[in-house]
Amino acid sequence: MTMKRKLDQNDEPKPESDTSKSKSKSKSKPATAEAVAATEVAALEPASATTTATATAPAKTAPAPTKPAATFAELGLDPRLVQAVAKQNFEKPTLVQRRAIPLTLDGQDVLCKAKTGSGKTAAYVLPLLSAILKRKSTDSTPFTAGLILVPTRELADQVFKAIEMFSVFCAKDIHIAKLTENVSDAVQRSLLSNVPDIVVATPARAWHSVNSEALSLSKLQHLVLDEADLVLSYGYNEDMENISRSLPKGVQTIMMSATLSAELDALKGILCRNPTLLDLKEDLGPEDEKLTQFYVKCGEDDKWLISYLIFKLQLIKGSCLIFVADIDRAYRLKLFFEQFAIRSCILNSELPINTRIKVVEEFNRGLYDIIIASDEKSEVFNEKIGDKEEAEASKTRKGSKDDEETAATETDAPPQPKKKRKTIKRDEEYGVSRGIDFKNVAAVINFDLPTSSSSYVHRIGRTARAGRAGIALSFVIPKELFGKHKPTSLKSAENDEKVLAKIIRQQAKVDRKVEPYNLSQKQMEAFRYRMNDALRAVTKVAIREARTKELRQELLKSETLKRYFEENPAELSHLRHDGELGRAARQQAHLKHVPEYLLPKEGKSAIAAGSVGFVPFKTDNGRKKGHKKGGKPHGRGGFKVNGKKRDPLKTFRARKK
Ligand SMILES: Nc1ncnc2c1ncn2[C@@H]1O[C@H](COP(=O)(O)OP(=O)(O)OP(=O)(O)O)[C@@H](O)[C@H]1O
Repeated sequence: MTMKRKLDQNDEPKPESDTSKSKSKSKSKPATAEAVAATEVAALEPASATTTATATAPAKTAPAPTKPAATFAELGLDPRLVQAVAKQNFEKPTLVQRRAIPLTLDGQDVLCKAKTGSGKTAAYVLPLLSAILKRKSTDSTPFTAGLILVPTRELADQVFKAIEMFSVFCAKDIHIAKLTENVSDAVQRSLLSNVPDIVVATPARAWHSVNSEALSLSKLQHLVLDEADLVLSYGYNEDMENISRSLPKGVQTIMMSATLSAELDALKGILCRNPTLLDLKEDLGPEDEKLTQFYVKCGEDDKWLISYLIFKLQLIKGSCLIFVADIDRAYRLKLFFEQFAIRSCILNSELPINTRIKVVEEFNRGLYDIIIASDEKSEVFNEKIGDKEEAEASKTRKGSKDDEETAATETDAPPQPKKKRKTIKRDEEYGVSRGIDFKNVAAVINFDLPTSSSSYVHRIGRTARAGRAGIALSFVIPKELFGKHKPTSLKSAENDEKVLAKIIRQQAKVDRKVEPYNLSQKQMEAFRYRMNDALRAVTKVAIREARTKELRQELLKSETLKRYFEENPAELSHLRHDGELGRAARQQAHLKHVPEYLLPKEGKSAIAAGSVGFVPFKTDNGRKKGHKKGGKPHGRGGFKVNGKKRDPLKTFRARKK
């Protein structure tokens, strides 16, 4: 078994790592060859990469490629995979793919850190498939050779689909199973009885199957942890320890992450690995930066006013992802938007998994322009939680784990005292903001600022993916305005300015700017009474009703009537996710259009003052860029700070209804 032999050779015993104290850094070659190749790569990343081996073991530095592969064919992948990649219109491998694929094909353990949206999924899926295909060409014994562990069900679904996509020309040779469905043990057992080559699961599901002997890891060759730094923070420690004990010697371990954290060291300890660290740093020049970041300092109610203007006057065009702090706020914003006939859909952990996956799929197909995603447990994100908060953290974990029916009852769920967790983070949002490949997101709006700069990084990573352009706009409540508008006040906003300062510092480290965005207060004032009217109509009762109604509707659609609706798609149309939440809030017809007299004579530019405008993500004939099959990625549109490009806001014409 060639692959196995190869892996064994590379699996020399390694002492536990101590990355924090002693890291022997060896700069991977050079800059020149790599940089030249990098600039040739389709704008996905001009970058420099360092490859570091953790130090207590003999330095395991990946040799920098003398001539970095510029095409997928040159990476040494199975030709059927190269064909599949071409079918996806992936012209050239991204930096992480160029660097991680050869190491993985070589059988090395890799811990890879690369920015969000840089193509990490293909960077591990392709070599994994290639290795399995190679082995199967000489040895057809069926066994599970690859186990991919991810922290959320959404991610499992996404990775599963990516594998299907990449194995489209070798589907008969590759069998995959995903272990996250709400199906009975019996069904899962029968799924596994076909001996899939690759299993995609959350650690809890994987361990459950191993423990019940439905899944055998006895011949496993490759273990992948995607969003590796999250695995422990979701409370999967015990599952990981159990899985680790079931692994045969010589398993290749690949860990992927967008950020490095202490959890990764803990994970390395659990798995007893000392992988080669591939730390791909971005080295962006102004021309390469595709993400433009703004913040708006404003009062609590002004957030609502500005958001109304942004969408009603189409200051931002294209698909938007709006992050809010909690589920109630998501419904409040949706109902508020409905007052103005602005359609949006909701994504939160309360909705059934099928619904969540469907919402992302439909958003990616361009069916919706606005998703409001709730970030339910971010207030202590990235901080260690003390004993007092342990019970609360358990709830988070319970809500996050895949083996729950839905997270609908998570906040009411009793704490789970059974498992000890040292450093659990409340990061429920990561079901949404981590790893999920929202396509063509023109803008991420932090309606409520996250409470940590890392959370910010992951949220904004949903836009400007794979070389496309995008905007991040964050609302920040200045300390002196905090608590001044009780109905819209949010506790976590008290620290907005501190968080913003951290964000600005962190972004500066990677040569990115977060700039103030100025809006004309005077011009906005004309719209304030409409905003107040709409806010008044969205009462707490209306929010509760809307929330219950949607949940009931989605549960109905998702479970009981799934098959029925598949057979009767027409009947499903009226239940679309972005449908109005009925009459929960008082409807005010006059708010649904913008009367001519309210608009500034000078057009939108008078509201969004200065030379800064938003990217027009639609072409002049109104068709969205980037949704066209095989179409070119978004350009930078008309956007330029202090630049000469046409300001899209100046061409504004109010849409009459
Ligand atoms: N070589 C490539 N050429 C063009 N597009 C690519 C390439 N590789 C990946 N992509 C696309 O880039 C997007 C981001 O890829 P992926 O989801 O793997 O990123 P990621 O690094 O895992 O992000 P995150 O850290 O957010 O999980 C996907 O839509 C994917 O199809």
